[in-house]
Amino acid sequence: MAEETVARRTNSFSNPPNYSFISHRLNKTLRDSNKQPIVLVACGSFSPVTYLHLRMFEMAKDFVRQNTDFEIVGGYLSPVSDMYKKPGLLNARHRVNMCTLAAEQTSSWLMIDSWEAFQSYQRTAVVLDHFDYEINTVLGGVHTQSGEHRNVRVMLLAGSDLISTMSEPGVWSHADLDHILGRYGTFIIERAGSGMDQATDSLARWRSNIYLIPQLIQNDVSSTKVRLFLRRGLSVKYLLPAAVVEYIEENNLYLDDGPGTEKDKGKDSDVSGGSSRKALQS
Ligand SMILES: Nc1ncnc2c1ncn2[C@@H]1O[C@H](COP(=O)(O)OP(=O)(O)OP(=O)(O)O)[C@@H](O)[C@H]1O
Ligand SMILES: NC(=O)c1ccc[n+]([C@@H]2O[C@H](COP(=O)(O)O)[C@@H](O)[C@H]2O)c1
Repeated sequence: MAEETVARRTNSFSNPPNYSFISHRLNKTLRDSNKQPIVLVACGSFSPVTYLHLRMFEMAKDFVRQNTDFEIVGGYLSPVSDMYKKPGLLNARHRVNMCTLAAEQTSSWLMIDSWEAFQSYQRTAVVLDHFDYEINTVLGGVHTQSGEHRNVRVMLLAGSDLISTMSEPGVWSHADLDHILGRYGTFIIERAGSGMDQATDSLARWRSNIYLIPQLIQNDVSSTKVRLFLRRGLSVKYLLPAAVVEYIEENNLYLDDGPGTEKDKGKDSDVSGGSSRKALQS
């Protein structure tokens, strides 16, 4: 294990005030003892969360069952900190609330972790370490039906647009990539407009830990487009869970063009990418 990795993993994690790790839907008993338990973690803005974000988990679940020797024991959305300063990023409290409504009302296995949302910006490598710590060190991993202990492998779930940024200079440090893709691994969901081959070409050295999942039903819903619709007074029903649509209406969210919105950055028609991605290296 690299020196930096050891240093990071033995560091204690500072938690936001009143934080506790949610694990009520984590499956603590492995159904098949021959399988390796994994937890899926999707990091993102979720401003707002859409059906496509939730759908990523279902696609990964089907893929895992059909193509791998893994068993998914849990899935988490981890909304990014307000300090990420991405255009259109609503404050973390609303984003966490919307994700929680979406998970509770549409899924039986997804959970929201607010650790990164309610504090300073945390790099994805550190976020995955936090999950590893909470699930394996604090909770003690999972057990087989005969009571044998198993460590859970944390894996990143992401769209191909996010993985493409891993080849862009200045966005991810090599050490972080090695940590995320070498130690943990990732499932990549194909996203319209962002090729999978192109996304992974320069990540070939970690190929064995990268699982590509094709998009069989083309659908390019993005949070950016949802925000644009809301600003123009258009319906977003059936693009997001009903409870999230209601929450947005009740709280009058995404109505104005405040500072830092897409309009200011000429991003109204863009489906991906954020100016905040640069300079996130360790
Ligand atoms: N339509 C989609 N297909 C595949 N992956 C997606 C899709 N929408 C979002 N994702 C993935 O979900 C994760 C979280 O994304 P994020 O919250 O930044 O959503 P977004 O819709 O891209 O947001 P924005 O439009 O604000 O940039 C990322 O890994 C992203 O690649
Ligand atoms: N170096 C890094 O750790 C790094 C770089 C770019 C994006 N990310 C993460 O990817 C997620 C999605 O980012 P975007 O919304 O910019 O696609 C966020 O959670 C962000 O923290 C991490």
